Amino acid sequence: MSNCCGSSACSSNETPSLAPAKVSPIPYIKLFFAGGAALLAEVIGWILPGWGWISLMLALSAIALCGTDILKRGWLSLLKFDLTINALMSLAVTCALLIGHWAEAAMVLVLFTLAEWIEGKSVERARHAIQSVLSLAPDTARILMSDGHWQSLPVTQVKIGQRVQVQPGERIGLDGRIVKGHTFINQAAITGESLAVEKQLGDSVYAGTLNETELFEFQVTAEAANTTLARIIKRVEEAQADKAPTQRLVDQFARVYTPIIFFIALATALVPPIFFGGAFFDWLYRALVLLVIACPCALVISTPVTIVSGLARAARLGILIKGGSHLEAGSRLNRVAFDKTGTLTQGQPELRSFKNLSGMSDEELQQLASSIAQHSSHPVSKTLTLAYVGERLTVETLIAMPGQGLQVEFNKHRYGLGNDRLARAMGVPLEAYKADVARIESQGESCVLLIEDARVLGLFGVADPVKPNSQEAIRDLHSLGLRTLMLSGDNLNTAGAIAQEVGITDVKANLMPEDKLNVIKKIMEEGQQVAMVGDGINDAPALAQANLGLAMGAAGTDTAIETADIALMDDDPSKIATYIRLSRFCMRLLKQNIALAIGIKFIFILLAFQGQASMWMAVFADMGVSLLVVANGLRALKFK
Ligand SMILES: Nc1ncnc2c1ncn2[C@@H]1O[C@H](COP(=O)(O)OP(=O)(O)OP(=O)(O)O)[C@@H](O)[C@H]1O
Ligand SMILES: [Zn+2]
Repeated sequence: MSNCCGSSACSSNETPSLAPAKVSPIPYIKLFFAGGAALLAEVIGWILPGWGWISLMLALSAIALCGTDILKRGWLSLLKFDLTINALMSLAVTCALLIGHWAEAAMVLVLFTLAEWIEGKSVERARHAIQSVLSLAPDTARILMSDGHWQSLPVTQVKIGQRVQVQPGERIGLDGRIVKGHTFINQAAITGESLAVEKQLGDSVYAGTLNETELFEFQVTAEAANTTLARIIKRVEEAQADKAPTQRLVDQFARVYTPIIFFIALATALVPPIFFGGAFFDWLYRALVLLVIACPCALVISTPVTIVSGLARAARLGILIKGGSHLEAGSRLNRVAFDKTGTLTQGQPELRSFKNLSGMSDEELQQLASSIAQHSSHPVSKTLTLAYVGERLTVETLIAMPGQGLQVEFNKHRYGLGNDRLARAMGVPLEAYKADVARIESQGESCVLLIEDARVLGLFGVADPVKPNSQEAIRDLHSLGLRTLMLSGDNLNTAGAIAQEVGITDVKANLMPEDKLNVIKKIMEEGQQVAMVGDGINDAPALAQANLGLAMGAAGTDTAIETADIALMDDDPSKIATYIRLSRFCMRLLKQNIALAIGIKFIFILLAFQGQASMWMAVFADMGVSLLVVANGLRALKFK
């Protein structure tokens, strides 16, 4: 048993581990007969008072059927004075037997066992919600063999570089890049977005996604154990180990709660009879009821079920949360800072204008820019690389200057490709180009300078269109009561124009990566809870510094998955508001659960104290509350 009141959970008063652990099927038949025997024992006790021995026999057989395990474990713990739930239960049941409450003792054990099984099953269900994501990827794939025919092979045997064929309507078994054909793919398994995406030659496809329209072939880029889908599952499973602050609080509470109840029960049994002439058996019974109520399982089980359900739901929505604490963090945020390029904009700038200030031909100039740019993965560089289609030059000793651009040395010259800060760093007098730069920027374009030694060879105007969902994303965040701001390495003109387009009023531009970090730091020093949203390019320090780091493009880059607390599997910024609503929803469930668990227990403790609660009622209350909080926690799986 791995559930709450079983050995692994309440014995240490720790949150049950939700890592793989097998819960065997519920032994219905045993429980049914044991329950029947216990009930019959009670009935006989009522209507045939003289036949007490039959009652006793029935009760004992019920206990033998389902309670020996708990009694054994309980007494072993008691002897070590380890106040586990099993220990308290065993003590209560044994004492009840000794003072003649046979039927009740049996019933307590039967119900307790049943509750344990049901709880175990529920936790398993939440865990299963995560595992079921992985089962989306098929076990086999059709592979091109060396003799030219196609053969179905288990995906685990497929190597990187092999060629796979996918039929329309078929799920894709591995990650790869399309080498033949063109199709529409439903990527809901990875991104949560079920609108089919068009895929062409060279585009990436992911294991677990669904090929909707055409036959195509792809080349494998990751082995089965290392696909994007497999990495998501691994992350979410690891995330369970990281506890949300509320969860830790609950664990601490449970740790002191059980011993306290134990001593209250002890005092209840002893103090009134010894000092106030109370009836011993009467007070002993009340003490036993208290012991049964002492079970903190509802409280202990309620948090992990909610958190795991929330993590699983988020994964299904394409939001990869790397820990329970990051699920909780969203509910406390009041600021969200955005990087611009690749986050609010598409990250694929267009080359809009070009000015040749050198003596070379336009062709030569573009070739030079492309040859330098090809070594960087910065969106601006990518665009300039692709803007030239011919043969590129070989450049050596390249230095990347984050937030500025690139510097290279070759042919005995020093070249630079980047913004005005780079030009200044290279000692280029900018006075002569001021008008040109200003003209480009006034069109909402970022100006990239191609520099040779101390002069400018050319100016490139690039502009990056806004993502279709950016405006909606900002509006949603505002309606949730959060304040937004933009932190950009770009010039104020361009950054301001984009900010205005998406609805952000607070813009900080011309920032170096460490400036972004400092802005975040300052906001945090003001006592704000701030999230940084970025793509990992030139904003990694800020992502790491913020209360919460959210990365874009998780489906593409590993660095984003590594640095951030949360990764959005598609690059859709409107998922941020979804995440915050999910976080708030889960926290609301958690608070309801804690209030329910503690509130109902508290009422029963008072009733028991006044002698108005029976052991039956106590066990029913314990089981009832447990089921209630578990059902409530599982609602996170249904979040929309
Ligand atoms: N590798 C590069 N190649 C060409 N230009 C670059 C490169 N890196 C930086 N730059 C120039 O420096 C500017 C600032 O870069 P940085 O990456 O800090 O911000 P950004 O990409 O413009 O916007 P944001 O910070 O909002 O994402 C860019 O606009 C670009 O002009
Ligand atoms: Zn319990």
